[in-house]
Order: sequence, then C-alpha cells, then structure tokens
Amino acid sequence: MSDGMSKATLPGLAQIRDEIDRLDADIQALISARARCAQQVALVKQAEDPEATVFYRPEREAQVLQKVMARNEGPLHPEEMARLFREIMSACLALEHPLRIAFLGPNGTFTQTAALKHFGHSVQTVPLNTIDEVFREVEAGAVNYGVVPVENTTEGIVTHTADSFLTSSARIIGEVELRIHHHLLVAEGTRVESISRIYSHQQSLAQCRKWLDAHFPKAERVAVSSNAEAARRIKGEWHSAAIAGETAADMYGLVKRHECIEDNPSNTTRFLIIGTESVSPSGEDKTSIVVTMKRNQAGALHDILAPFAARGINLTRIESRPSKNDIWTYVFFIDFEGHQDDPRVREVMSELDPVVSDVKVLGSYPRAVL
Ligand SMILES: C=C(O[C@@H]1C=C(C(=O)O)C=C[C@H]1O)C(=O)O
Repeated sequence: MSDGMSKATLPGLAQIRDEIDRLDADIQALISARARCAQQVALVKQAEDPEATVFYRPEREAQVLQKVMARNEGPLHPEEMARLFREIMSACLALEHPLRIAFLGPNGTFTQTAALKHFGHSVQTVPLNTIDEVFREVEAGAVNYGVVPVENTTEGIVTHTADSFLTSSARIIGEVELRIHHHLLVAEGTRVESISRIYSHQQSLAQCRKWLDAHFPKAERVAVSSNAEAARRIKGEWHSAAIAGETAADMYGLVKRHECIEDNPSNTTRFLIIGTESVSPSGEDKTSIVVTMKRNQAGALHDILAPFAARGINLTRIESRPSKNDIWTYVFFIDFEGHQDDPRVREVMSELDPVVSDVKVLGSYPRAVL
C-alpha cells in the first residue's frame, strides 16, 4: 500500500464498512442541512424580487466549485470532487426551481453531455432541432437557459452559433469545455468488412478524416444533422456504421467497433450557455464582445486591439466573420479575460467606441471550472 499501511495494521473488512456507514450517515445529514440552506437562500431571493426571481447564480456556483478544488487534499482528484459537488448543487437548486435547459438535440448529442456537465443532472434537458431554435426558445423565455457549441480545437468556429449572436438578444452566461471522443459504432451483428457507408455530423467526419482515410477509404461518408441522428439511423442498416460518442452508443444499444478514432487526441469542443440575464463578477471571468469595423479604415484592427494591449488584457479568442449588412465589411468576435464591470474593461470599451462602427457585449461570465 502506497501510504505505508501494511496488511498487518489494516482493520478488518467489517470494521472499515462500519466506519463507511457512519461517514455516509454524516455526509447525508450534511447534504440535507446544505439543501435546507439553499431553500432559505431561495426564499431570500424571492423576497428581494418576487416578480422575476432568478434562482440560478453562475458566479456563485463557479466560486463554490473553485473553493472545493482549492481545498481538496486527495485521494480523490480535485475535478472528481468538484463533479460530486456539481451534482449536490444541482439537486439543491432543483428543490426550488428545476431548470429547463434547451440544447442542440436530439438526445444523446455532445451538447446534451455538455449541458449536464455544466448544470448537473437535476435539470430538465429539452432537445431542439437547430441552433436557431435554441436561441429563440431562450429569448422567448420558454426555457431558462440554452447550450450551443461554439468552437472545436480541430475544426474551429461553429459559424452558425457565432452568426446567431449578431441578431439575437440572448446573452452568454457561461461556458463549458468537453473532451470529444468519437467511436465507430455498428449495430449488433454488423461485420466490419460489409461497411459501405458511414454516417456522422459533418464536424465529426472532419475530426476523424485521417482515421477514415486509413481504415475505410472506400466507404461513403454521409453527413447528417447530428451524431445522435447517425447512431439512430444505423440501427437497422447492417452495411452502415456511425461515428458518435459514448452517450449515443448507449442510447441506441450499439457496439463500439473502434474507440477514440478522433485524429487529434486532445480534441475539445467549447460550448456556450446562453440566457437573458447578466452575471455578476465571480473573480475569474471572461467577456465576449462583437465589434463591427468601420469600412475601409486603415489600421482598424490595430485600433481595436491596442486598448487591450495597453492594459495587459489577455485576449482568449478573436475571430472574424462577414457582417450580414454590407458586403466586404466584417465583424470581430473577441473574447478576453475580465468582467465588463472591471474598471480596466470599462476603459477599453470606451476607447473602442469612437474607432468602431458598433460594439456589442455578448456577456461576462465565469471561466469554465470543470
Ligand atoms: C444557494 C444559492 O442558489 C443556487 C444554488 C447554489 C448552491 O447550491 O450552492 C449556488 C448558486 C445558485 O445557483 C445561492 O445563490 O447561494
């Protein structure tokens, strides 16, 4: 044993189990006490704002998780411990107000996995067919929050999500990152030699391009609306395979013929949580803005970036897209560290104003903890 306990000094199995039973009872009593505190918090929030009570507070949840990780002493990994607390908070919040979370469906997509990673499992997830619908349902107040993919380390920006922000009033209230592992799935009984068609989402086909070239150069690659849809399709097709993740494999009872076939082993997708409220500072925040450049202005990009550089504000992403209003004009999506209430960030924003045609804050939100 690594911590110096030899067999001779170990207590007996029954004794250790008695100790575990005692600890479980203590943990359970403490979780119940915590849940009662959360109920009291809900009453205070309701008293403060009876008309539009907002129970979910992303900045507070991020702080709770950061504290859990900082004080963790093992043997559990800090992220594992934070995941347990993630679920406790999710259950506490659901006591008052089970959140409805729209995501890019159907059930079994990576976006659903991302939603559950961010909010825990005590929420109701609502699958929608398109990114547009997720934005619309959030704006209409039909759901509390929405989850949409925004960028992938292999394939880059999800243009549809970026473009939706140009016309939507939805705000970014959080982010979540997910390591994406793809598997080649088949229905039970499908022989690998007979596979002539492979279904997946276009992004996933791209993320596994080299593997497919090497292993299935002759198979037809068919892009469908989601990985989960690919998994659903092959249930009855003995000559077909799908590329999708673990959840879709379980959901449709498929066999994993080859695991982790993504070309880049650190393949990661970042998702955004969208809502209608603004979020208070957590201390570890990011801000996303979209800037419309003036037309044909020399040095425009330099003018936009200079105020950030002058204050040592770290940019985490910059992406240009065609503006939808005028040909050959562009918008820049810029993510940077800090909250829009920080004095330094306020200064940057006021310096940007005169040099650009428009600047819109999409939101300030806690940096992903898990
Ligand atoms: C209890 C609160 O409300 C919710 C539940 C939380 C928790 O269980 O710790 C944290 C933030 C909120 O989403 C709070 O705001 O403190």
